[in-house]
Formats: sequence, C-alpha cells, structure tokens
Amino acid sequence: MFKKIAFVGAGSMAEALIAGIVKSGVLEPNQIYVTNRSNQTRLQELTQLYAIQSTSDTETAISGAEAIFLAMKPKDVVGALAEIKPFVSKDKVIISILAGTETKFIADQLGMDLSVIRAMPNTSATIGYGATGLTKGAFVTEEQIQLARTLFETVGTVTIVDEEQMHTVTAVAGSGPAYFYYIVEAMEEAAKKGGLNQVDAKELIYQTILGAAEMLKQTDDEPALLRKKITSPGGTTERGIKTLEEHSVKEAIEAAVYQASNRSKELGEN
Ligand SMILES: NC(=O)C1=CN([C@@H]2O[C@H](COP(=O)(O)OP(=O)(O)OC[C@H]3O[C@@H](n4cnc5c(N)ncnc54)[C@H](OP(=O)(O)O)[C@@H]3O)[C@@H](O)[C@H]2O)C=CC1
Ligand SMILES: O=C(O)[C@@H]1CCC=N1
Repeated sequence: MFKKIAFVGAGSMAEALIAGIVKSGVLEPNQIYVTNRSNQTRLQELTQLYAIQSTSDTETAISGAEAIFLAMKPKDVVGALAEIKPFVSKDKVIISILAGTETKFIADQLGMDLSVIRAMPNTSATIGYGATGLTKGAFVTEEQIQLARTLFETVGTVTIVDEEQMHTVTAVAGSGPAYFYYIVEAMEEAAKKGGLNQVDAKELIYQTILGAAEMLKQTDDEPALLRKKITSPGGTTERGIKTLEEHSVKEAIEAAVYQASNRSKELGEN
C-alpha cells in the first residue's frame, strides 16, 4: 500500500473517503494528509474526527505522498494544479474525483507524463455503500490501479471502466443517489397528502426503497420481473404504473441521465 497519501480539497467527498480508509485500517491515520484552499476550521475538524494530518501548506501535504487525491470542484482544478505542480513528480499517482475532468487534461496541466487515475464515487461512500467508477489514464501501472481500487473499496464497490464511459458512470452513479432522493421526496409528499404522519411515512418509504434495492441484489430477477410480481392484473400497482407511463417518467429518467452525462462532458471541456 502507499506509505503516504494526500487529499487536496477537504469537502464532503474527501471526508467520506478519509473516513472509509481510516475505518478500514488499510492506512494508519498518520499516513493521510489533507489540505484545502483556506478553511482552517475544516482542517481542524477533520484532524479531530479522524486523527489524520492536516496542513494549510501544500508542500507539507504533498511532499513524500505517493498518491495525491484531487477533491476540489472542477472550476478550481486549474488553480489547484498550478499550486501543487512544484511538488509533483513522475513517481506519484494523481487520483482525481472531479466530474468531467479528463486524465490527460490533468497530466497536461502538470506538464509531465505522470499517472492519473480518475474516480467517480458517490455520497453513499459516507456510510460504506458507495459505488465508484475508476479509470486509468496513460502511464498508470497495474499496481497503481489495484492500490486505488483497494482504497475506494473501503467505501463500497469499485467498477473499472474505459475513460469515455466515465460520463455515463457519473450520470448514473455519481449523481444517481440524488434521483432516488427526488423520488422519495415525491413519495413523502404524496403519503402526507394521503393522510400518513411523517414518522410513519418515513418508516414505510425508507424500508420500501431499501427492500427494493436488496431484492435487486439478492435475487437473480431483472427489475422488470420484480415489478411484474407486484403488479396484480386490475390491481393498484397496474394503475400506478399506468399513471407513471402517462407522465412519461421512464423517458424523463433516461433524459435526466443523458443530460447529466452531457453536463459531465461540458465540465471537462470548460
Ligand atoms: N458531492 C458529490 O456527490 C460528488 C462529488 N464529486 C466530485 O468531488 C469533488 C469535490 O466535491 P465536494 O466534496 O462536494 O466539494 P466541496 O465544495 O465540499 O469541497 C471542495 C474542497 O476543495 C477545496 N479547494 C478549492 N480550491 C482549492 C485549491 N486551489 N487548493 C486546495 N483545495 C481547494 C475547498 O477548500 P476551501 O473550503 O478552503 O475553499 C474544499 O475543501 C468535485 O469535483 C465533484 O465533482 C464526485 C462524486 C460525487
Ligand atoms: O453534481 C455534480 O457535479 C457532482 C458529480 C457527481 C455528483 N455530484
């Protein structure tokens, strides 16, 4: 495993990864460094919570680190790369979790032929249920991608894909939890209108979404078959699904994934 890793960016995704890595014991907390742009309070908070090393000095964070995680927003990446460039060398691996941003762009900005791995985790990483897509840029060794896989597996599953597939990975898995939350919001609203109190509605809906997810995982059945098993002819589900179809919900979800993927491409181009 890497002897030292550094996080550049200390936001919610950085924290989810740090929490998972520390909890797993794959690295000791003192092997993990984190830095950010200016928020000192946030650095202190992460040190207190996870006993990791935090510093506002870029060189201290990065020197000696074998893997450098980029965890800032895509709009901040050019500035951040300029700041770390003096301390980066070819023997390090850069692991970017930025939406859209290509591995080649990062290597080009750093001005050297170095290894860049691109990852797309999601917020469920916070509780160890993340789904991460990983891809490797030019120069990445098999050992480096396997080490990255081990780190991301501390927060959930890892799927290795080709780089051109990362936009779709971002659209279905990176953004994906938000679509399910959106559906839950609508169900809660409908349950309230239907006369359920909030506590009962939450209990019923959360367990329903959890149960549906586990059915998908634990049975070999396709979602269409699982749906068919619920849908009695002339029954309630049939009427509900018919209403979803009348509102073109399937088309809307496909369009949402397509547009999120387009936005990922735009973020890369900008
Ligand atoms: N949120 C999500 O669901 C997912 C997000 N991502 C990707 O993860 C990345 C981070 O997202 P998120 O954690 O939500 O973002 P946050 O806004 O929570 O955190 C961004 C962090 O970047 C730091 N930062 C900004 N500029 C610099 C710089 N020049 N040098 C060092 N640090 C800098 C900020 O520091 P300061 O506060 O001091 O300004 C802050 O700590 C994004 O690129 C996003 O595309 C990927 C998968 C899922
Ligand atoms: O919305 C975004 O751009 C980021 C990437 C995936 C999830 N959140």
